[in-house]
Amino acid sequence: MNLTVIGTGYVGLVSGTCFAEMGNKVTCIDIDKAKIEKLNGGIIPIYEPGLEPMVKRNIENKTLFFSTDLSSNLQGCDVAFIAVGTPMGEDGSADLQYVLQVAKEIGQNMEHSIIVVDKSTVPVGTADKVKETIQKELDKRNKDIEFHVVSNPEFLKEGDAINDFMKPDRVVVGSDNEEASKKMRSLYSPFFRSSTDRLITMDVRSAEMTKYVANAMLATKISFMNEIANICELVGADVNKVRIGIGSDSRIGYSFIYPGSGYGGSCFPKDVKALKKTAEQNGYSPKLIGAVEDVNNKQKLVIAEKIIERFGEDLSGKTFAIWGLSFKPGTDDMREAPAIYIIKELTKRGAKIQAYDPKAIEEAKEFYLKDVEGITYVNSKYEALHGCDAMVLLTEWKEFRAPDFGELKKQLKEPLIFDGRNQYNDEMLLSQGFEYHQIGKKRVG
Ligand SMILES: NC(=O)c1ccc[n+]([C@@H]2O[C@H](COP(=O)([O-])OP(=O)(O)OC[C@H]3O[C@@H](n4cnc5c(N)ncnc54)[C@H](O)[C@@H]3O)[C@@H](O)[C@H]2O)c1
Ligand SMILES: O=c1ccn([C@@H]2O[C@H](COP(=O)(O)OP(=O)(O)O[C@H]3O[C@H](CO)[C@@H](O)[C@H](O)[C@H]3O)[C@@H](O)[C@H]2O)c(=O)[nH]1
Repeated sequence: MNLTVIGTGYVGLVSGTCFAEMGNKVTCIDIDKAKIEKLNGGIIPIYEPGLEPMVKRNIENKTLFFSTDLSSNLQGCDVAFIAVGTPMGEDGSADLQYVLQVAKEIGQNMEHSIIVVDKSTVPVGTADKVKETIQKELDKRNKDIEFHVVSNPEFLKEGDAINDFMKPDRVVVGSDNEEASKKMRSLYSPFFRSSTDRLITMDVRSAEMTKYVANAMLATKISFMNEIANICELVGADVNKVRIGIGSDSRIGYSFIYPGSGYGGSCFPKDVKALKKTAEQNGYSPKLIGAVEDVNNKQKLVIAEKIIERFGEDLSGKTFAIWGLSFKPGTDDMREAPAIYIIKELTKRGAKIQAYDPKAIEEAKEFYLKDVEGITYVNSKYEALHGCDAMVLLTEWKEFRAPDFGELKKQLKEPLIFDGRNQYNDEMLLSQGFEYHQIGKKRVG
């Protein structure tokens, strides 16, 4: 098929590339000229494992193209995906300005029947708005063209996006038109070689809702476990053992019950908020969803609170080595990363920071921590430790999992670790003379 993907961010670029890999001819469109120039030169603007070779291969095979010109690329296209951002609006609801702008441009340029797919995460009712916006533009031009708007939310996660897209647990298609559903099924069928029942079709509103509910459910598991971690610590239990104890029940499962410094990223924080807003706009006051958010906001600062409890409110003269800045391993994405909140909390009390992250330093330096004074960025995890009062682990990158603890002792002023992701064995650290603070268990040492 001929596909146009509008919005070449994490979702647009990964989806477009994976569709091209399956033999479709895909053009990815973006308004960001610099991004498109980079991509045309084979430079990938984001870090996502496995993406670069796949993009390059498909550029060479002439299955993948990048352009800023939506108008000409819409001609001859079978399916147009809207994959632009839907950031948090001022009132907490999803900001639909980019989605509706794209809908307008589609209406202004559509010359033949196409399927328009909402791939961005959008609140219930957005497909209707997209349809109205396109129709209005067609009416202005006196064009009588049949088109269908389909909801096809994306469930990929950063850091494992290619795998998620190429081997999805499920693909949700919300459509009220049989032909459009069939076309979507044939587009996705190469991704399900063995079982076609992983393509789930439903009405448009249920599909839009499914995306928010999936994210809210996962966020709920995390906040629940973070709350349990805080209780464990008070009563002298070990949340790491409790986690294994409950996860072994197949009705509960092991995934998304890791306590830590709270959830971040470009999705959970904004999607939980937007779902809450949708409920409120419809006259329902959601207690649980609001609590998920409140628990997370508090959890982001738990590690900072432990540091303050240990060193006092005034942190001037103290320097902390931060291991990990991105909101999770495997990505350079800093959106809503707990590290932002923790570093701001420490530096506002006078602390200095020596920070290392394998991929996210540029993002932190140029955008998310740009205005924060007192941060030195370094090129290795051991360099970050030099002369510091403690090491603070905030993202569980693989390279932090089994460090040389002798080197930590040598570089730090005292052997002291604050671990926001529970990566280490406390008995081993205790035997090596460390004082070790983690989430959901009393300190050792
Ligand atoms: N990032 C994820 O892991 C993920 C996963 C699933 C769903 N989503 C959802 O997918 C959507 C996109 O997320 P993202 O992380 O890829 O966003 P992003 O910010 O990385 O990318 C969005 C892109 O859209 C471009 N854009 C904006 N307006 C445009 C226009 N009028 N024409 C063409 N391009 C335009 C921007 O320049 C940007 O490059 C959001 O709704 C998000 O919630 C994201
Ligand atoms: O047990 C866990 C699992 C995750 N997290 C945190 O939760 C956040 C989100 O992690 P993850 O879900 O792996 O990353 P995202 O890339 O944000 O992906 C989520 O958001 C995407 C955008 O909507 C969805 O498509 C994905 O299905 C959904 O997992 C991160 O800060 C993690 O550190 C925990 O604290 N504990």
